[in-house]
Amino acid sequence: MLYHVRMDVRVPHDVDPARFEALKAEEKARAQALQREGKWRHLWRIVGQYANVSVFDVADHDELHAILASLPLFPFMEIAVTPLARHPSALD
Ligand SMILES: O=C(O)C[C@H]1C=CC(=O)O1
Repeated sequence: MLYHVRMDVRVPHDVDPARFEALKAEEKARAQALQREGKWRHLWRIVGQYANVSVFDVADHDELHAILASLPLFPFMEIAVTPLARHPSALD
């Protein structure tokens, strides 16, 4: 199943900058591993915001939830998920 996911990162004002940089590095490694596995199909920055729109290709809601909850920045993100269905006019 395909899912459109928007992630908005909310950086706490009191977070230790070194800890946050370490979490960002862990997040990048995890995001790239999921892309290599074919589960995180698209990852786009929203211009001017610390946010992204992504497309995930996973088995079901439960797998998507497990992936999102495993992200190192999960505690600092607001996440909106939209399940996608095939459009009848789509060419591919
Ligand atoms: O930067 C972000 O949008 C948050 C998160 C998603 C992938 C990643 O590497 O960081």
